[in-house]
Amino acid sequence: MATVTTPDDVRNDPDPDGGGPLIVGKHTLASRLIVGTGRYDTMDQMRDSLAASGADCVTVAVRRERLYDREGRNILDFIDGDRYTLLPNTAGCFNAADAIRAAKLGREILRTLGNPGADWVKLEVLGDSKTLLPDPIETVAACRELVDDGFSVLCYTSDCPVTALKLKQAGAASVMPAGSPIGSGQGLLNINNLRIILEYLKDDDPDYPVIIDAGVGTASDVSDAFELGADGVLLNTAIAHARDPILMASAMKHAAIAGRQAYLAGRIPRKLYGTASSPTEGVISTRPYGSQA
Ligand SMILES: CC(=O)[C@@H](O)[C@H](O)COP(=O)(O)O
Repeated sequence: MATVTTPDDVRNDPDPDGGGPLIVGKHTLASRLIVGTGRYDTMDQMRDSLAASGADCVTVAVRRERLYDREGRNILDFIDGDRYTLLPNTAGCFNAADAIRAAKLGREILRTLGNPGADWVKLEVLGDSKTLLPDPIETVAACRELVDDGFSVLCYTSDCPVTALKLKQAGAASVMPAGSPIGSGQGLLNINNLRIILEYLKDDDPDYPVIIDAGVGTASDVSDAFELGADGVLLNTAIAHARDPILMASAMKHAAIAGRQAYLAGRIPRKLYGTASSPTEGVISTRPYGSQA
């Protein structure tokens, strides 16, 4: 599949992908979807779902992930290192010190695997175990320290524009506002805040990558995120807990392509009144009930 940036790309490729690569720091990802590896019933199901999603970057929780299943199989045996770039994440950390430790551990694991992505991390510092909303103060502190240590930090945050801006200023390679709480499947709860984040972070820096992370419930949430102007979407639960994860993974892939292409194509403005979509010139019409003389 070719990448799409112009109408000619679409004309020349009947099965195009979604709007050019996603570039985050030194990393270039062909797919704009990043998918998680947790919460699957089996590792085989996870492997097949990752493949169906079309993602070429997958994130693994350094701290929480059971590295071995009941049969003693390692999760990394189910993630093809030639096909996927691994993005370690600090899920399950509730303060900056734990998150920094997890990030460094992730870096060591990647180095051991000879992975070129050894310097990057998805930073997640939670502030509340019920909502799983991030702690903005600890997140900014951890982001600063990891950036100083040479990490390329993809930073999970809430949909607060002020925090998003502070994280960009702290050196985050990408800011990743939540659509809604992790695992909630509520989709994009505060479209206005997400719009403001996109404006604040991208207006004088259009290539700065903003990735919507968490809360996706179904495919239309992914399209919505891209149609708003997000550069990427990270999701996990909506695929892993779907009745048919592999089919949902495929739906997510197509939703990402559709949303990104619609964003690039430019939607029509919403209007209060109707406009005939068939030509009216030369048509003999009777005035419908209620119309003005
Ligand atoms: C995998 C991961 O990093 C999650 O913490 C992430 O935020 C995804 O959230 P959902 O499970 O709601 O898609």
